Amino acid sequence: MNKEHDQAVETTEPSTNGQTPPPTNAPVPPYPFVAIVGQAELKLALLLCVVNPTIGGVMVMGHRGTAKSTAVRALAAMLPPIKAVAGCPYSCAPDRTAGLCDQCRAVPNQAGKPKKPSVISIPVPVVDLPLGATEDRVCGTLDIERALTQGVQAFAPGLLARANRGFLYIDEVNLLEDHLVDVLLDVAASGVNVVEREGVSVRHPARFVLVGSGNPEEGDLRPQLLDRFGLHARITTITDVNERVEIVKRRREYDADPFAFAEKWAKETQKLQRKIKQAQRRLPDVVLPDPVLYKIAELCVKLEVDGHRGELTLARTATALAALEGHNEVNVNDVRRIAVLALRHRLRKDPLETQDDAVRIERAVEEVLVP
Ligand SMILES: Nc1ncnc2c1ncn2[C@@H]1O[C@H](COP(=O)(O)OP(=O)(O)OP(=O)(O)O)[C@@H](O)[C@H]1O
Repeated sequence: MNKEHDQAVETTEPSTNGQTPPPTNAPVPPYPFVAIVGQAELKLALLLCVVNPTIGGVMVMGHRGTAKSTAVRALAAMLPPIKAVAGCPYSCAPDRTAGLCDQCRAVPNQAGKPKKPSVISIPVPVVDLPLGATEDRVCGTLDIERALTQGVQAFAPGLLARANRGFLYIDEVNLLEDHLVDVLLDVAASGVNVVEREGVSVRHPARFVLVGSGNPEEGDLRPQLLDRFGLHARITTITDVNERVEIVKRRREYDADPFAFAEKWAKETQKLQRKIKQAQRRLPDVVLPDPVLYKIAELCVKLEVDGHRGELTLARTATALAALEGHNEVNVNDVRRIAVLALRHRLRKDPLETQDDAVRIERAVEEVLVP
C-alpha cells in the first residue's frame, strides 16, 4: 500500500487557519474518504461491504496511484472505534457477539456467568498484506521462541489475527501465489482461521473486509479466485483536467496541515458516518421482494453466469444499497446500480466477444429489468 498519506508530519505549530492546534500526541488523521475526488465505483463498493460485510470483499483492478489504498484507510478511520478484550491478540468483542478465540471462550465462569473481561477501545484495524508474505506470517504459526525458552507449545498469531473485525488490504493480489489467495478467500468467507502445525491446532475468529487490488497489465487473477470476491470494481486514471487539478490541490492542502484538512471535511464526514450507521441498523429489516429476486435470477440466466454466487451477491449487494439509500425494500433500480460491480468478474470469457463486460451487463440489465 502506498504510504504517502502516512508521510504527513505531525504538526506542533498552530495551523495556518488559526484553529487551535491538536495535542502533540494526536495521531495524524488519514486523508478523508469524502475528500477523494471522483472514483464513485470504488467508493460505493467499499461502502456497501461495510454496510453488509457478507458481500465478500472487493477486488479493485486498475491503475496505480488512483487512491485505492487511500480510500480503504480513510473508510476504516471513519468507522467508530470498536470495543475489544484487552490483551486479546484477535481483538475479540467483549460482548461475545462476533466469534471468540479459544482464550476468550475459556474465560473462567463466576457463578455460572463469564467473568467480565477488561475492555479497550481500538480503531478499526487495516492490515496490509505485503507481496512476499509467507503463509505462516499470514495465518500464524508456532511460537518457536516460546517453545525454545519456555518449552511450551504456543501460537504466534499472524496478519489474519490482526485483521479481525477490520480490513485486510492486499496490494497486487494478482501477483500472490494462488494457494495463498485461496487460503485468504476461504478464511474471508468462513470468518474463522484454523491453523494446524506440529500437533498444535488453533482456531480463531478472522472476520474482515477483504480488499484486493491489482493492475490488469500485470496479469489477471484466475477466474476461480476472482469469482470468490463479492464485488469487482474497476478504477482508472481520471482524465478530466479540472478533477486532476483538484486532486493535487486537496492533497497539497492535506499534506500542509492534515488536522486542519480533516476539520474542513468534518461535516461531510459526519454526514456519511451517520448514513453508514443508519444503513447498518436498517439492513436486517430490508425486504427483498420476490419479483425483484426473480429479476436477479433472470439477469444471471441471461448473462449465462456459472454457479449461484452471482445472484447471491446481487441480492446481498442490492439489499445493502437499499439500506444505504434509506429504503426498506429493494427495488430494480438498486439492482441496476450494482449489477456491474457484482457480475463483471462472473461472465464467461468468450474470445469472440468484442463488447466490454460492463456494456454487456448494462445491455442485459436493460432487457431484463426494464418492464
Ligand atoms: N481521486 C483522488 N482523490 C484524492 N487523492 C487522490 C486521488 N487519486 C489519487 N490521489 C492521491 O494520489 C496518491 C496515491 O494514492 P494511493 O496511494 O491511494 O494510490 P493506490 O491506487 O493505492 O496506488 P498503488 O496501486 O500504487 O498502491 C495519494 O497521495 C492520494 O491522495
